[in-house]
Amino acid sequence: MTVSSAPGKVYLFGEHAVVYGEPAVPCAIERRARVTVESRDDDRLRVEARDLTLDGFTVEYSSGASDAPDVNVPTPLVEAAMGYVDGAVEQARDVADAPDAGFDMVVESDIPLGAGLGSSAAVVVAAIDAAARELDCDLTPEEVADRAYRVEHEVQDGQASRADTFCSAMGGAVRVEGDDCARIEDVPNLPLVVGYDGGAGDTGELVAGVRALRDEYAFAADTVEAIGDVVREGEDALAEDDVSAVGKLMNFDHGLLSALGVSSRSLDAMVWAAREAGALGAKLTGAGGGGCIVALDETPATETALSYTPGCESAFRAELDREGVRAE
Ligand SMILES: Nc1ncnc2c1ncn2[C@@H]1O[C@H](COP(=O)(O)OP(=O)(O)O)[C@@H](O)[C@H]1O
Ligand SMILES: C[C@@](O)(CCOP(=O)(O)O)CC(=O)O
Ligand SMILES: [Mg+2]
Repeated sequence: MTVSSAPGKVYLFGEHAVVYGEPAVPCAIERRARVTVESRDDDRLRVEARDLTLDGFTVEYSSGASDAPDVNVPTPLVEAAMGYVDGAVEQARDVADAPDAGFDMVVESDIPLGAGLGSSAAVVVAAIDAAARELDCDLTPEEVADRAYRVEHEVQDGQASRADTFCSAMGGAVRVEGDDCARIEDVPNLPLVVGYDGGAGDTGELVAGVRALRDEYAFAADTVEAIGDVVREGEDALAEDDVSAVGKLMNFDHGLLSALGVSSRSLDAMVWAAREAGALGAKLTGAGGGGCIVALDETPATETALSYTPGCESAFRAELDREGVRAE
């Protein structure tokens, strides 16, 4: 039996624009997905996804068979999850040159699904690492990141950046621009606060929406480029330990993301609650549409304000996780 875990992340800057080659800076946070893998005697795959739940049911499915999931969970949710886990298993079979390897897998996660904290990347990264190790292949975090990117790219219909998967595999704060991926050492201490509206956004659909706007209007393409400019300024602010400039630039980034149509009423409400509470900056994180915002505040004021904000289901402090994928 082999167990691996990998962290989720927040974006300080640059989501969406990173899909078109602009830079982005995600930061891994101390919330993890854990995948347990055990080899089977046959070539089948049985997956228990304990967090893919409605009303506390556990979903189990087998791939390659016509078995329907055993509870009434929306089919697209199960299909997407199967896409990620099947993709991860294919990568491990490829690494080990074992096309007929079968597995029993259990997926557990502290990362809310579809909320912009990178649950998909964390699951894929942990699953590839665990399944490859179960087949006696040790991959470097960089190799896991590359293979996980291929899976996300496929599940997101050919529209994905390397940002989430690289960040989850490596841990810490990272910078991604096209195929260039690097860790950022010496990031200042960032007082991250997350607000979660209890909802989710469909990453594939939101990315497709931005692409359509960008194709239709030159000013939408300019907006994507402007996000790139914000990120470059943000990197300078990080290098200078200027946390209040980082916050100001996060605010600007949120405005541009909102112009691209990926915010929502509850995300905006949480962003404004954080700003009014004195946060240095606040923005949505990830694909948007619903899910999480990230704010910077070293005082408890933002967390308290969010907990009283209608539309905010929970608020918590998030610590930077310097460790990426790891064996458990
Ligand atoms: N614990 C989990 N078990 C199974 N699948 C998961 C789990 N967490 C995430 N996923 C998969 O990832 C999808 C969410 O990914 P995505 O839309 O990219 O949002 P995010 O990465 O921001 O959480 C889920 O719909 C599901 O397919
Ligand atoms: C919108 C995007 O930039 C980030 C998506 O993040 P998440 O899956 O919502 O956590 C897409 C991508 O980079 O592949
Ligand atoms: Mg994702």
